[in-house]
Amino acid sequence: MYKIVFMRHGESTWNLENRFTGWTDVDLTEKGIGEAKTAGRQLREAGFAFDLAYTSVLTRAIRTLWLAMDEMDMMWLPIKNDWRLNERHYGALQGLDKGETAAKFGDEQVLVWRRSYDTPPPSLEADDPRTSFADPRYAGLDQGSIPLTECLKDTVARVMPCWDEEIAPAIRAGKQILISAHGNSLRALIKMLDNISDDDIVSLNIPNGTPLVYELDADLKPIRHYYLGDQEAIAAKMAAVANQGKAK
Ligand SMILES: O=C(O)[C@@H](CO)OP(=O)(O)O
Repeated sequence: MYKIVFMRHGESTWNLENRFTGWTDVDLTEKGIGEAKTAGRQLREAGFAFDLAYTSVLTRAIRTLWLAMDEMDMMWLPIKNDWRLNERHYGALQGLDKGETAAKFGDEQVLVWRRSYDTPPPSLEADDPRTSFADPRYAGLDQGSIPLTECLKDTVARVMPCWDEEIAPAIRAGKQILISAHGNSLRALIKMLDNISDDDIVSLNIPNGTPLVYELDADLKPIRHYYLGDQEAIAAKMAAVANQGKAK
């Protein structure tokens, strides 16, 4: 049996302000820093050891990983940063307040933009200052790979090659892996791993800064999964994430 641990970053400044974030590179809040440290402590106390970590190229996931590694006394852990683990790109919604957007367009429409499998949010224009074309961290990519918006299906299409080419072979080679990523890049991975239907994926919400352990069989099919920590508090965190897209 193999094990892998997924972790969504701790609370970010735009989680706190309830703004659509996507590829915007915001940092953690004090609470987010605390969540990342707690996650590391929980992993250490549960006896987890790792050989390798993967994260995105976005600060909130990278810092969450660093803080958790520090708590585990594993700052030496090799890290692979991969843009394909980035958050789902939120298009023209990036920067907007989620509650205000729901008040303007309706809770239903915002739920479709946030959680549907194949309806992307409105796209950024190519000349919008919010595009990532000039960002040096994407300098090695051709312009066609840098999104202007993404639905979850688009995110699956870039996350799965990272899983198939990088992460799955490392698991099969016996590496113990920790992945620090984002709410929707993790939803993309989990949808494929657990074979969740397009309809059921709408109700999957990932809490911040909470280790999610997956046990996998020899074919890397999930046997079971569980979050570390207080299960009631985790359920409350998941409900709070779901409610972020509702008009107040
Ligand atoms: O804003 C975002 O990029 C994501 C994650 O914080 O939000 P949501 O949960 O609304 O998809």
